[in-house]
This record gives sequence, structure tokens and C-alpha cells, in this order.
Amino acid sequence: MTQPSYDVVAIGNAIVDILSPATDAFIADIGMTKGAMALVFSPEEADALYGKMGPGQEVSGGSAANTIAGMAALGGKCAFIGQVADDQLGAVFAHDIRAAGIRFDTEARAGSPTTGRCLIFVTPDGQRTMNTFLGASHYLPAEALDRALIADAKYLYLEGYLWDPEEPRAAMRAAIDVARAAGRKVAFTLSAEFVIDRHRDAFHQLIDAGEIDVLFGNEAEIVSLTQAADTEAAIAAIKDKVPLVVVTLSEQGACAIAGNERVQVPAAPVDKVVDTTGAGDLFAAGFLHGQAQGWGLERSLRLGAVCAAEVISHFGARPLADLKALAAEV
Ligand SMILES: Nc1ncnc2c1ncn2[C@@H]1O[C@H](COP(=O)(O)OP(=O)(O)OP(=O)(O)O)[C@@H](O)[C@H]1O
Ligand SMILES: O=C(O)C(=O)C[C@H](O)[C@H](O)CO
Repeated sequence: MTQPSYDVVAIGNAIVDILSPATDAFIADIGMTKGAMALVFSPEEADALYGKMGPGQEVSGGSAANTIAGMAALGGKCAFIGQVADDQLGAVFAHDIRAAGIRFDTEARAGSPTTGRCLIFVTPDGQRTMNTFLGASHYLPAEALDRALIADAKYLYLEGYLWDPEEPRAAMRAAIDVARAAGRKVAFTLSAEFVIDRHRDAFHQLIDAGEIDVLFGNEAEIVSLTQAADTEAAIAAIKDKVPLVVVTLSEQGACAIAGNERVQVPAAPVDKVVDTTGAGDLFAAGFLHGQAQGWGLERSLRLGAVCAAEVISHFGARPLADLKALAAEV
């Protein structure tokens, strides 16, 4: 087996976030569930919601794209595959990802729908409530896969959010086959409970077939996947099926379970939690970067916690601080 040139290639939604501060009363008035991610199915609905939003800040997002941005900021060699439309937000997304040093070759798609956008309302406690219009993201065709690139990356990283639509799901299945045939590892993030509700059986099939090497989820997601009574029961149910399971525990930190080895770390300190958007994404970035460097579980978890703490200390889900400098202290 040849040495891969890339640390990670990710496949995910290509989304630009529009973030705005909001009060709890606003979230309730508008009928959103605080802290949740809801899908917005039509551009008209997205426009109507945008019309109700206060002044916004536009920052590239997308869960797996954020993770890749974090890994690139840590010095990893990264590539991203995701679908934007041939429009202004698509150009912004492509610019930002390439400017971060990430290889991004997926051709923009002509015509409607527009590039995906995520309207994010951030309450004074730093909690984010997301409304995502997936737009062009959902049209990622299997032909967009660069098989040689996937075979040339240590890790293939996939987001559950993209499992819903048929074309990207087929693309991700094909990517898994390419990665496995090349002897690479597959990492998968569960993304959200509503995704698991729709695809629980498919996720279990992937796991039972040994297709997933690293599984990321928060407590609610791991519990939902296993339909266990609580987090501990969920870990017990999954730990012998996936070589490495990472469970994030919000302000309690995170734990990793690899066979009989289990390590837990506390959250890294944060002066003020400004916006939790991307906490899980950047945690995954730090952890996977550590793993790609051959670090042990504890040091990888600590880097995950430091990266998550950085991203929640400001608006937007892409890192602003020098992550390499932060990593040097882990
Ligand atoms: N209040 C907090 N203080 C410090 N660190 C936090 C806090 N909330 C989250 N984190 C860090 O972020 C990591 C991920 O958080 P969490 O478990 O909430 O993931 P998540 O639900 O995927 O988040 P999100 O969906 O908002 O990205 C935690 O493991 C922790 O390191
Ligand atoms: O990645 C996705 O699919 C999302 O739904 C939205 C992301 O979590 C959001 O863009 C965060 O930056």
C-alpha cells in the first residue's frame, strides 16, 4: 500500500452560513426549536426567513467543510468534494475553501437551485438555531468523485447530513468503496437526530459491514443510533462494532472508545461562549488531525477540545485563531 498524499478528503454540503444575533423570544415567535437544525425546503421559505432576520454576517459553513477547514488550519493536507451553484454564494464558498489551502475541484452547477445557505440565529447564551436550505448541495453527482484523490487520502470523512438525497448518497457509497479498496479509513459523523431517524437501518448496515472506522456523534445522536436508554448504554452497544467511537459531551468534554481503551477529556476553557455553531465540526477537526498525525486518543481529544473552544468563542464556524499555535500547546 502506497503512502497517501492527503490527510483527509471530505464529502459534505457546500453551504454559506448567514449568522445573526436573536433573542429567545424571537426564536419562539418564529416557531423554531432552539438549538435545533431544521431544513428549509424552498428558496421562497428561505427568503421569507431571511427577511425576518436582523443584520447578518456571512461566513462559509457546511459541517464537513468546517471540519476540513479546521484540519487545514492545523497544517493537514486536505481536499473537499461538495456541490455549489454557479452563483455568488457558490463563488464565496469556493474562494474561502481554496483560500484555506484546501483542494476543491467540484465544478459549480448551472441553473437552479442556488448554493445552499444556512440561516443561523444565535441567542445571547451562544446557542445556535439553524435553518438550512440545502440548494445545490443535494445535487452532487457520483461523477464528481475524484477516485484517485479519495484513494490518495488517509481518511475519507463523510457527513450524515448528506445521506438524505439520492445522488450524494450514491456518491458517498461509491467513495466508501474506493477508500476501502485502497486500504484507507472511513470516518463518519452522524450530524443530527433527524438524520438518524431517517437512516438508522442504513447506518447500522454500514457499521455491521465494517465500512466505518471512526464514528463521531454527540450524546443524543449516539443514543438515537443505538436506541439505548442513555449514553453509557449507547456506548456499550456500539463500541464493539466500530473500531473508534468519539462521543462529544458539550461542556462536559468528549470521550473516545477504541475496543477496550476508553479516554475522556474535559472541555477546554472558554472565556465567553459566543456562538456554538461548528463546535462538533471543529472538535472532529482537532481529533482527526491528531489521529492522522499518529497521536494517541487522549492528545487527539485534547486537540479536538481546543479547536472547539476556539470556534465557539466567536461568530461563525470557521477558525479565526492560529490553530497551529494552539496545537503546539496540546
Ligand atoms: N459550553 C462549552 N464550553 C466549552 N466547550 C464546549 C462547550 N460546548 C461545546 N464545547 C466543546 O465542543 C465539543 C462539541 O460540542 P457538542 O457535544 O455540543 O457537539 P455538537 O452537538 O456536535 O455541537 P454543534 O452541533 O453545535 O456543532 C465538546 O466536546 C466540547 O469540547
Ligand atoms: O452541513 C450541513 O449540512 C448543515 O446543515 C449546516 C452546517 O452545520 C452549518 O453550515 C454550520 O456551519
